[in-house]
Amino acid sequence: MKQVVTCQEMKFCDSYTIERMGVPSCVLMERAALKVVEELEKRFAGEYKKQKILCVCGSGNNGGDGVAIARILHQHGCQSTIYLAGNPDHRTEEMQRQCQIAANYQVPVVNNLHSEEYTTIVDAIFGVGLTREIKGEYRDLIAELNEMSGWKVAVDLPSGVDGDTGAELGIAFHADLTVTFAFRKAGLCLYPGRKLAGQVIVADVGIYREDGAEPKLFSMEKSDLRELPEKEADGNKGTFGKILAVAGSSGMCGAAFLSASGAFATGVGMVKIVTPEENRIPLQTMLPEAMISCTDDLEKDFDWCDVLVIGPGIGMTVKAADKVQFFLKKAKQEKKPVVLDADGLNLLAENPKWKNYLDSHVILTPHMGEMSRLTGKSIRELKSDRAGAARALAAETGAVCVLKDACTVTAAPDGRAWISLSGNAGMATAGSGDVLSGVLAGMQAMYPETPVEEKDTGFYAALGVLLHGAGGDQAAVRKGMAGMKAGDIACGVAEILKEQQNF
Ligand SMILES: NC(=O)C1=CN([C@@H]2O[C@H](COP(=O)(O)OP(=O)(O)OC[C@H]3O[C@@H](n4cnc5c(N)ncnc54)[C@H](O)[C@@H]3O)[C@@H](O)[C@H]2O)[C@@H](O)CC1
Ligand SMILES: Nc1ncnc2c1ncn2[C@@H]1O[C@H](COP(=O)(O)OP(=O)(O)O)[C@@H](O)[C@H]1O
Ligand SMILES: [K+]
Repeated sequence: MKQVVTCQEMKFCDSYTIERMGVPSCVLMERAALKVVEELEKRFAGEYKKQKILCVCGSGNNGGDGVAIARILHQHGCQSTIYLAGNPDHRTEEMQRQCQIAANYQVPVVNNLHSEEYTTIVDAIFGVGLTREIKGEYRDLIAELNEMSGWKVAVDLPSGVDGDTGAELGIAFHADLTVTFAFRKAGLCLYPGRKLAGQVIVADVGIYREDGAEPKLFSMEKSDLRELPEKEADGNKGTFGKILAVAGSSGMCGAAFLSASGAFATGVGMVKIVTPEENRIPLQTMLPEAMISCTDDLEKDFDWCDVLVIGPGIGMTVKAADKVQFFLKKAKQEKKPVVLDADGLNLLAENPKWKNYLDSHVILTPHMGEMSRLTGKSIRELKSDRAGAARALAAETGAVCVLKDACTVTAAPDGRAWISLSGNAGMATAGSGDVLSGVLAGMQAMYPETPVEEKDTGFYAALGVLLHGAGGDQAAVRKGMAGMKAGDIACGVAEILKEQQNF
């Protein structure tokens, strides 16, 4: 799990290191430039003289990095050239200093992008200082760079990507590689910024977070699944958790099957599905390991379970609504974790008073459409700031919010949020959300809350999202992104856990 920062936090960390710790700004800039050069030279494989590198530099400190990169490459024997964008009068002190040093070393400066063919283009126009939409000459410049051939490398952020939200501010540089400094910026984790950045390398340049402020935003990648404890050798099916999946309706038993499969894949002891009678035979045929309950004795079912999944495929009938309300109310009274998904969320949107049943033990798992119904905000608005939207719903309801999308953000009511870096477009297939609901319930059942270490409902929900994405990546390897189906994600989850636990 790694800290992710906003642009403002990054600027604070920069100035803290410079002003409070006394590390001169030019030292940090030199280290940043050296790190980019190091990454570039890995690709050059010793053949420096063949490289023709264009460093396109803005007037801020991102431009200063670019000029320093050009100068170091020049000193290493590469043919590096500087293109200076923007008004010279607006150059920062550091940028002016870098221009002077580059001039002393006679690094060539061009004012025509097409005077040569370049093997590499380095974008150092804007970094964390980008504050508004890109227009005019800068827009034309970035459009031209995107048209040019050559390997594209962005310094800190691809110019045009909003470092906080990942949004494209008018236009953005399309990078193959982004070398970002000290911490991954949120905009490099969220789409479209994540796609525009290409491969991301986080380089240590000597800027750390030493102000004592609690980090609030994290990225999670597959290696973080090491946090999952192994199954206890002396456990039994009772100790590994009992999941109640309130799922499926007439003609919709697949959602119940997939949710239960997701739960089983995590290693839980038992799963019982509460569903209409007509689903009994197909479910028992497809998944004989699950118990099926078709009675109206909801009280008994509730008492039996440790964790609930409510919603996959239950429909929007009055009967479904009564069931959802019953289970939500009981779960709140008895503090049992709940994953509220799909029609459970649509019913919540229709019955806003049910928000009283929500607390930090409830995980809401809306996709963008469900989120729009829950919040009244347009999908466009939600997509413009996914982390902000997830955090706002978590803060408003007191529940954990898993806002599903190509890049899923999990937010806890206390403001912590986790961005999952696993998953792939093959997961955009019917039923993959149902599998997620089961995986999330499984995580709550398998791993007890330890709030002291902040391993609570929100943390395990985020780990569940990561696991589901890793399972999807595994499915894509096995079946291909086009051929994989939701059930393959559940199998992928089981395989990932096998790999992680080294059985
Ligand atoms: N000493 C430091 O503080 C360090 C800074 N570093 C680099 O410095 C960068 C941040 O530098 P700055 O804060 O100077 O900011 P930037 O260099 O990212 O850009 C700021 C400049 O762009 C202008 N600008 C912003 N949005 C614009 C738009 N849409 N159209 C036209 N102009 C626009 C601003 O008015 C300002 O002049 C980092 O991303 C990183 O690359 C690194 O060298 C590490 C150390
Ligand atoms: N392009 C993508 N990259 C990664 N994950 C994706 C992508 N598209 C969808 N997903 C994931 O697949 C799941 C889809 O869930 P959902 O929309 O509820 O589907 P369904 O209702 O069909 O089950 C979510 O977990 C989402 O994050
Ligand atoms: K840049």
